[in-house]
Amino acid sequence: MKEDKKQLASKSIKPTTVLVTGANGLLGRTIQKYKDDYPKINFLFCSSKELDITIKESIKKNFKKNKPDYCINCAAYTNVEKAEKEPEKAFLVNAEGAKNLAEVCKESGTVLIHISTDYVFDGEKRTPYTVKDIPNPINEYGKSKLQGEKYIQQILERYFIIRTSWLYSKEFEKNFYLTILEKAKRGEELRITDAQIGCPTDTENLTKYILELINIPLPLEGKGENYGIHHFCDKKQMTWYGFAISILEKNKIDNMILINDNSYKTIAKRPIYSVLE
Ligand SMILES: NC(=O)C1=CN([C@@H]2O[C@H](COP(=O)(O)OP(=O)(O)OC[C@H]3O[C@@H](n4cnc5c(N)ncnc54)[C@H](OP(=O)(O)O)[C@@H]3O)[C@@H](O)[C@H]2O)C=CC1
Ligand SMILES: Cc1cn([C@H]2C[C@H](O)[C@@H](COP(=O)(O)OP(=O)(O)O[C@H]3O[C@@H](C)C(=O)[C@@H](O)[C@H]3O)O2)c(=O)[nH]c1=O
Repeated sequence: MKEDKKQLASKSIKPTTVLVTGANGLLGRTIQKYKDDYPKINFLFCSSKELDITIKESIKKNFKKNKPDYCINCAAYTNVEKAEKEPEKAFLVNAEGAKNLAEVCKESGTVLIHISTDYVFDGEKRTPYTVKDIPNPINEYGKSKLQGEKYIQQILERYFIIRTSWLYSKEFEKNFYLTILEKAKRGEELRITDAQIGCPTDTENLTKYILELINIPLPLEGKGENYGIHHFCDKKQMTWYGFAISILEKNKIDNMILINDNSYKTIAKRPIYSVLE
């Protein structure tokens, strides 16, 4: 039987405190769903209203009160299209926000688990990107995420930067999986691009990966073997068009018009190939 938090307290074992920023986003809500599977973790979920990562003083105040052992940063500016029009807003959250968190984590001895993206790469390779490949983002979202990574690497020793790709959830909006199902429900014709290859990743799998990382005992000082950049994505590589086909198949929807169409209007350039090793 799993020990609950009260039992742990009675044995005076301190539960691990994990603060989650951006907790009402796609990944944040998935982590909330799994919180009861980790009774040794005391989760603190903070929405953007409760903790704005662009305001360093409020992070400091929060960390002083809650003393988190880990911070999982799910807060981000993720609208790839809008980032082209308002890059300063993307940089404020994805770069300066990450920097603020890293600085406060350093002061409070908190391990930062930061989520980054396949869009830090330019997509010119044709074999999976490794953690040693040099990023070269081709859109503002990717550039702002890369700047966030760089700040964290400059400031911290005890951090995980987990790059992932094409996140989706069957439960929580907003994401490609549910957008396709919504369009199908409305009987809309689907015109989907096959101009990109990547790995759709279920937020449930990423959640388990992150929470298992926390369960591994970590060295208290210096750079443990595990710290640094990690790549995590689901195994199957495909195009968005291929992903749409598999979503319709899984949901037994066979009366839809699905057209392979690369003319879907986008402002942002996207990497043609962004499979992560
Ligand atoms: N979605 C994807 O396909 C992929 C995402 N990632 C990365 O994974 C992480 C999680 O992404 P995902 O869950 O999809 O993103 P979402 O856009 O679903 O969630 C991001 C959350 O961050 C919050 N947020 C925005 N600005 C701030 C701020 N200044 N302070 C605090 N919170 C803020 C948002 O709140 P509000 O809505 O109130 O603004 C929102 O709840 C991000 O780092 C993203 O870059 C990586 C690869 C793929
Ligand atoms: C809805 C739709 C999208 N598309 C195209 C646009 C785009 O190239 C692709 C997927 O659409 P999205 O808007 O989900 O794509 P996008 O915003 O590029 O998704 C990215 O988000 C950021 C946050 C990441 O970090 C990346 O890993 C990646 O998941 O499919 C169509 O061709 N037809 C459609 O009907």
